[in-house]
Amino acid sequence: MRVEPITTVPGKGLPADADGIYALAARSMFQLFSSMSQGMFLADRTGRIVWVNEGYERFLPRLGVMSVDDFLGHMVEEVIPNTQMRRVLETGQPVLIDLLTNSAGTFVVSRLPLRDEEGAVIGAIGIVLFDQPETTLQPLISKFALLQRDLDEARRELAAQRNRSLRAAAHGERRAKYSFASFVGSSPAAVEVKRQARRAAQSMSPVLLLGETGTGKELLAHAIHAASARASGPFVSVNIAAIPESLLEAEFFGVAPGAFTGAERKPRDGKFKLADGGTLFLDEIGDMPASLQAKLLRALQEGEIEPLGSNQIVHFNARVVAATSRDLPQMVRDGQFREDLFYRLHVLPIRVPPLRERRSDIAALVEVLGEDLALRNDMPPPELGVDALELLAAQAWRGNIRELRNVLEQAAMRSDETRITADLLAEVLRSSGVEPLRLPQIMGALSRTSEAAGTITAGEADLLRPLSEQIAELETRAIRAALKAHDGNKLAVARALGISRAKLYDRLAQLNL
Ligand SMILES: Nc1ncnc2c1ncn2[C@@H]1O[C@H](COP(=O)(O)OP(=O)(O)OP(=O)(O)O)[C@@H](O)[C@H]1O
Repeated sequence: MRVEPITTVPGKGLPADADGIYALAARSMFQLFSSMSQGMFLADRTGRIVWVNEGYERFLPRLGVMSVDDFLGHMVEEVIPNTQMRRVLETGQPVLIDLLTNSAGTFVVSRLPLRDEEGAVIGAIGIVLFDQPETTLQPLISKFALLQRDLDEARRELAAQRNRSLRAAAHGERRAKYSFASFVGSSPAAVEVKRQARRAAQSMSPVLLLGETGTGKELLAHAIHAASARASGPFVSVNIAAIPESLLEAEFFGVAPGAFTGAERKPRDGKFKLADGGTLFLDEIGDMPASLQAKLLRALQEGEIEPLGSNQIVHFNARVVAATSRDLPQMVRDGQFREDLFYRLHVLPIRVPPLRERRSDIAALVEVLGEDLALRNDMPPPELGVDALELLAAQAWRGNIRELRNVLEQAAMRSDETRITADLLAEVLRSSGVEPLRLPQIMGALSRTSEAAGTITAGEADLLRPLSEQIAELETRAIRAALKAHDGNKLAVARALGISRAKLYDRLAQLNL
């Protein structure tokens, strides 16, 4: 497509007629987008790609497409994984700004429908506004997350004030505390977990959040509720590990009036009933005692419960989100967790990645956690230099974000200055019982002895991750390099890597290349 340069008659200024102004504005905007954006393409009404600009061409190899000719004429979803272009063509609604993640990376994109004179959708234009937003937009994303959280908090407070006089706190305490904007992170792993959680929010099926302690499972449970159709209903949370087994049944199912006498068995609603119309968050589901697993299964299957001391069935309508840091499939194999209950909960499983799989989020997390710390303690936010951030990035973070928050908080409390040094962080880590993993270049002369005494390098620290993950990374790198070296010729790639073509195709599909 050629775009005619804008011509105005010198001295005449803007065209006088509305059509002329409209055409001028449309052309100016197109030229602006074409020159300022990272790339643009056009799809026709059927979703077939019909045009691509020069800027976009550099993404083609990352999408596994070797030339413009291999890109043009294809349906958009065949060549751009995860694209939402089809929705724009079907609904005619523009998506002014969105994050797209696929094998080529993460991008900030815009999708606009194109209409004919009668207003019918005849195509759509896709614009890559920013490439690698995790680096280019990081300060903006962190700031936005913080502002969003403050806004959420202010809204909640306002709503709570309004409700207080009407409903003595009952519902107010049971609202979601976090939204997806509270989940800080723009690494591919963080973007992917938010994408899955957002999709889960649209469904009514049970969600199972799996991940190590402190990875943000509870935060995501709140966000799923807040983004679901039940957001105006209650969010009720039960931490199964924190309640004695003898009290759990009453806690879950409630106690019927007149069932018992005695102070500790007063009639009351159970959590299932309290969550009616909303979401019930079952935290630490792996700690559910075997004696109650069958009752929980029945409640989930039938949507009904029997309060303690009653022979009445009570219906409830709560969406269940469960979470655990334990290895549930192994517990099923060991006979500690019922298989039927596992499958009932495992409808929409979401693996929440540990911090060490998304180290690129650490700087943004430090910024947000630091601002939060500052607000709570009425002090300036701590400042961390590159060496301090590198030290944090090298840690194994067994307690994940909760541990990161604690370390930051302790360091801020111990320091007389706003600036937190790498040495102070190392001291805090050590006093928490963690031998800090250090990058040799930031240690200076002082630390030479401790390096010799077994401190490990950044490269070595990076190897302290699940082997399967590292092997998958290596495979991806090897296949990408071979594809590049052999111009995408699969036979040559398979030969170079010493694998069969079938295995190569299998790997390409698995690795989403
Ligand atoms: N992505 C994130 N962005 C900002 N804060 C986070 C993020 N993930 C977790 N946090 C914060 O870290 C702390 C721990 O998170 P959360 O309680 O949700 O983890 P969890 O996985 O449920 O842990 P556990 O399994 O121990 O209950 C909380 O203070 C939470 O607000």
